Amino acid sequence: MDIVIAESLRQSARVKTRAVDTAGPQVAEAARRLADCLGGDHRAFIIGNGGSAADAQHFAAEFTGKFQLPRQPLPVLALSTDTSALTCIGNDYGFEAIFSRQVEALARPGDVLIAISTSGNSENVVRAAEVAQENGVFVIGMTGERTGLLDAHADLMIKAPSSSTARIQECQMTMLHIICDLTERILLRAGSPAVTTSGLLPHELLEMREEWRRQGLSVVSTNGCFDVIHAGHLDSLSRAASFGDVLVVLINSDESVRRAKGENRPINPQRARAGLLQALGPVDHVFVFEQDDPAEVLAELRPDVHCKGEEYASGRFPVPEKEVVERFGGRMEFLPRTIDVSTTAILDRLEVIR
Ligand SMILES: O=C(CO)[C@@H](O)[C@H](O)[C@H](O)[C@H](O)COP(=O)(O)O
Ligand SMILES: [Zn+2]
Repeated sequence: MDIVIAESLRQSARVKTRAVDTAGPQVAEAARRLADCLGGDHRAFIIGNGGSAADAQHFAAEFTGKFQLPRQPLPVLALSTDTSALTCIGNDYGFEAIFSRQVEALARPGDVLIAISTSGNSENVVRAAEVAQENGVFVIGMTGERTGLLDAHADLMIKAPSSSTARIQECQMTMLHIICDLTERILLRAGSPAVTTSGLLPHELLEMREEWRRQGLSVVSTNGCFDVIHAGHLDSLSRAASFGDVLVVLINSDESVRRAKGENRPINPQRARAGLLQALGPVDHVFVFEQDDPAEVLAELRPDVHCKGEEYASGRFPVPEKEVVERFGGRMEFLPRTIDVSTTAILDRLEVIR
């Protein structure tokens, strides 16, 4: 018995590890497609038989209900849950039609259908995929490693690298969770930047802060103008991100940059600066603040770690953030400048070239 347990657990882990290479890019693409669909006011549907029917309803509930982050409910529907529709369609049109007829009734161009089948050959799933494609719905097929009928009717295939139904299902549920996670991140990023003119953190960011705390995720923050973004910024943001789980970047509003650096700065307006930062890999959220320094915002965000450049470590420049961060139990980290580049140097050089 012990052997069965150990071997099953090992196999399950092995399939998931192999899936990093065989299915990773497709999982990422699925999340992008789903985010486009849900962010663009379309709907997603998910289908499967047996264990996959359970996975389908599990997945849908992550969207109508909640996965990890607080956000508005999103329209994802499992078509394997309505006993009246399933028995009526099954009884009157045949079991092969239980999903396709619902797709015909509910799906519209621009929607997404996720079709799960470990064999890739279940006729009701394949038929639904076919009808979906005919109706302008993007079909994501999820199967095992074998080629099946579903392959020909999906726009994107995600294959769990196994031929054992149980192992495929276990891997598929993990991939479905990852798709939830990535889709949520993409959508929340698209909804940001949380540009506000008040000194208060936007309601959603505060809610997120609460949620991160509940989940035991540590929050790192850093601040600056980020006027002309360069390699040095990316390097220090990556370092900052490595101190915790979520990186929030607080940037000076255009007004506060002007007050600090003069009338001809910033070069780039706050929306552009926030948008660029938001697109960088290490950055999770961007918040624009109006005050001369971010102390007031930090008193609300209460990060576990707040990062500044190493030039602030010596005490030569005031660091109003330190007192407030430490007051709420956080700590300061000073980041070394490993890349010799600065916005001022870039601007000087541009001036010379011109
Ligand atoms: O959960 C399991 C087996 O682990 C079963 O319920 C399994 O899902 C059923 O046999 C399904 O009918 C299999 O269909 P499919 O994955 O090949 O489309
Ligand atoms: Zn099962």
